[in-house]
Amino acid sequence: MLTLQMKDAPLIRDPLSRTGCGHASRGVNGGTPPILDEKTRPWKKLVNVSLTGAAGRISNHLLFKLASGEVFGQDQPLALKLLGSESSVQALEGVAMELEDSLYPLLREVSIGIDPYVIFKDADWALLIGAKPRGPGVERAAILDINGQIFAEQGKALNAVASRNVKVIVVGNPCNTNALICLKNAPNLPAKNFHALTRLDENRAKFQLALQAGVFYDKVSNMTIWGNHSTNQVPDFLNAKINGRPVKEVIKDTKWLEEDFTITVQRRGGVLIEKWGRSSAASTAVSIAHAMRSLVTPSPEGDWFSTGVYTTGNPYGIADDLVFSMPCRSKGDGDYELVQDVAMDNFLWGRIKKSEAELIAEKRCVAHLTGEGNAFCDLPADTMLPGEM
Ligand SMILES: NC(=O)C1=CN([C@@H]2O[C@H](COP(=O)(O)OP(=O)(O)OC[C@H]3O[C@@H](n4cnc5c(N)ncnc54)[C@H](OP(=O)(O)O)[C@@H]3O)[C@@H](O)[C@H]2O)C=CC1
Ligand SMILES: O=C([O-])CC(=O)C(=O)O
Repeated sequence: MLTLQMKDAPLIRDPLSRTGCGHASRGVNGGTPPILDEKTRPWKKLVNVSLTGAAGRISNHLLFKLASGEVFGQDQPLALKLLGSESSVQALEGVAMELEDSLYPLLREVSIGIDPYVIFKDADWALLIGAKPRGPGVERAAILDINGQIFAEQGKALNAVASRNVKVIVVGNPCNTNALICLKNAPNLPAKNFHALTRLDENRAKFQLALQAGVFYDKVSNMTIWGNHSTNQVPDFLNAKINGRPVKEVIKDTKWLEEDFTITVQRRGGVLIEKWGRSSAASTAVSIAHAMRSLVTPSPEGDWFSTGVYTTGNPYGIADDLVFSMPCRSKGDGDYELVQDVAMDNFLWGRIKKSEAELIAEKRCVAHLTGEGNAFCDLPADTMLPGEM
């Protein structure tokens, strides 16, 4: 639906206030709503984007991309609603100040808070980025539990207050299982609308193939990441294309594809941490923008993108009731369909089954958070987040 709004309507901010529910919002203009004048023109209806971990490093890149119109386009005004915690609320105010000082014409509202029931209210998009990193000596089962509790709580809040068609992208690790926990705690929202971010892995895979083939990376298409965002993820070189030709016709070195390429993509996050001392933030933000854009613009003819989605009756034979990265296409309406006709061989299927087994094991660890009884944790020894190797 189109509504009339003034292009140069001011950013709406209420005077700095804190309510009993832990919401803080900053303000100029005394909370005065934008006033239409004669120079009104059609603008799209305001989109509400809620982010968690908004004081974190990924958000610090992503927020400015969103506000600039890079994701939704130059005719789409938006409100940014930032969730933090008691300890990050000052940092959040700093983030809000920087957004305001950037004078983005599309940015109509910035609110900050520590209560997901306030920050997720009417959210059209929920970008769940905040999660505790796994520190030294912390068992993977423990991090699944600690972060799982956050995502269970946030799922409940989304269920209660978000738009009934909210699109949820889970970034905080372990993102596939966190997304599963979140959707299980949001039974009134379509499970199909929940995603786990594997677009960074897709981008990393495209770059490696382009480098090896000596082409620019826009020549690499049909790149699927299957499965879990972990070191058992499966970058699919069987179906990917370079200049429209199967990768295996362009890169004839099967050993490189099966070993070097696959391992490089699986471990890219960890190598980056070793080099830089911190995990990918800018490229992750870029990949979140790509993931969102792939849902709000029609997929190019013949191509697809990867995203972790809820498995229910998929055409590949992957177990139901997981969040598993698969090839998808979109008409640009925020929704997606699975790509039906992909090739499978023994190598690819074997790797997919391993990633599936890992996700099934993760699911058993969080049964207490998905309403499926008592948790039982028997994770495979080689289960790692990309950043943990
Ligand atoms: N799926 C993927 O491809 C990828 C996923 N990730 C995951 O994304 C998640 C977030 O990563 P990233 O943004 O780098 O993490 P950060 O460590 O920068 O932020 C995480 C949290 O730390 C707190 N925080 C950050 N900055 C401040 C501050 N200045 N003051 C107070 N608190 C602060 C915030 O929590 P709070 O406000 O609640 O206190 C924030 O949510 C991690 O789980 C990471 O593993 C990372 C890369 C790729
Ligand atoms: O483990 C992490 O936090 C980093 C990560 O996911 C990645 O770089 O892919």
